[in-house]
Amino acid sequence: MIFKSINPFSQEVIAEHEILTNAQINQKLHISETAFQKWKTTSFQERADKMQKLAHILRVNKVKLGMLITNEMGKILSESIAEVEKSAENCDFYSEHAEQMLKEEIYDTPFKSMSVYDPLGAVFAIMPWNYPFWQVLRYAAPAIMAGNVTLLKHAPNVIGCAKAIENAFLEAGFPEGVFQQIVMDIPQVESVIAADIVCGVTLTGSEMAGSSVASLAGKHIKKSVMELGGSDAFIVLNDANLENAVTIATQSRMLNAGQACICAKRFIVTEKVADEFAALFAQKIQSIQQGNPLQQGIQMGPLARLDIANKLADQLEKSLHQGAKLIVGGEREDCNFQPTLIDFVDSNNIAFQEETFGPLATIIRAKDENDAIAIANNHRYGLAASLWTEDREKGLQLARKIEAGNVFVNSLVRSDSRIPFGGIKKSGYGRELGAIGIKEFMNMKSVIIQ
Ligand SMILES: O=CCCCC(=O)O
Repeated sequence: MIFKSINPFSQEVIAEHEILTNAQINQKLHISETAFQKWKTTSFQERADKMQKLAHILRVNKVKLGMLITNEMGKILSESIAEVEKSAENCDFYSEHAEQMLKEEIYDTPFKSMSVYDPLGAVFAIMPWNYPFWQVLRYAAPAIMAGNVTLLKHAPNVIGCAKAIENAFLEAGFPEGVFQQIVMDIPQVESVIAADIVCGVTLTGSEMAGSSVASLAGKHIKKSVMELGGSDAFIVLNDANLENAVTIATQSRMLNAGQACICAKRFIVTEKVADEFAALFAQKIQSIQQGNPLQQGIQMGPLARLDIANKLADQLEKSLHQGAKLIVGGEREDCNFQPTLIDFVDSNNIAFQEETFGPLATIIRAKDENDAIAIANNHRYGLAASLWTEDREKGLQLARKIEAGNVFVNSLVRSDSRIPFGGIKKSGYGRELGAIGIKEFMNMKSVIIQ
């Protein structure tokens, strides 16, 4: 059995990767176990030295690695290179801060008491193709700095990236087994979760994948972190700076060809400014240069796979049938989907209710700010949101009313190594990044001394 890497722009098969047998996977688990016994005893300094070397290797190779990302999943080269750079920054961040973050916590008791953080084993990661470097380094750098080891099941269409990351870890001097990628299929997932060395599962992916992997984690009493779908609200109030809002709206919906959980997907605009916002947004979307993602000047590449483009086309057709109005775009050829804007969407529309994974922006008109917040919260997902108002105090108050794991006032929703990231509702649970992210797969051990 093989997985194929197919260039979504040319549709050429660029590589084939053999799926490991169950016996080969058991061997990987064994290597992981041996590696953990040693790795957990290493000092923070030793881990940090290697992590900084890894950051250096990523930076030196950012163009080559960026091209690999682009060839495997289609994002434009500048975004691929930026992704490799952000991954390197995350390695630097945890190499500098892990020790402090995992310092013991002392309690105010008449006897001596504290919590210490011990590593637990191998973190099993199931990662998607849309940020094939960033999403791996996002969980792996903290896990490994904390003294855990990790096993990665990457998405079938980005196995070249998985292998390149594994090679970079080895080149940086990490011992064999600290970071391993496994080319494996879905039916093999349970046996890895069940293995004694695996202490938990972190998954970034769809709600459906999250539900089934979280069930397996529960069955085998393993901790899990789930970073799932999103349909982020982008709320524009009467007093927003519309020029800025439209610039970021375009970026937020169209980056990565619209294929990110944290892309803004529902543009909820108060009636008074809705026509002006819609006109400016349409202009910006129309000006996006689409084409070969390796070519300079191109601002959007193809979608990563044909089935993704098919699903988006189907959602668009149904949403128009349900009464939405097509303003810009709407055409597609193979994986190339035109940046598209639809207006007069309501909460019964499929483009409102489902996550749309591609360059489709929807405008929903709200009566006033209370109505806008109610519309934003009327959703199964709660990953992130942004709110646009010139009144920062009001922005903060309204941010507290939004049901999401991350809210940004007057700026682009983005993840940041320093700040916890994750969702609520069907967008998942647990947090990555920041100091809380590194503690998700640790034994917080209370020690009491009389
Ligand atoms: O699909 C999820 C994308 C997350 C991107 C990020 O962490 O910035």
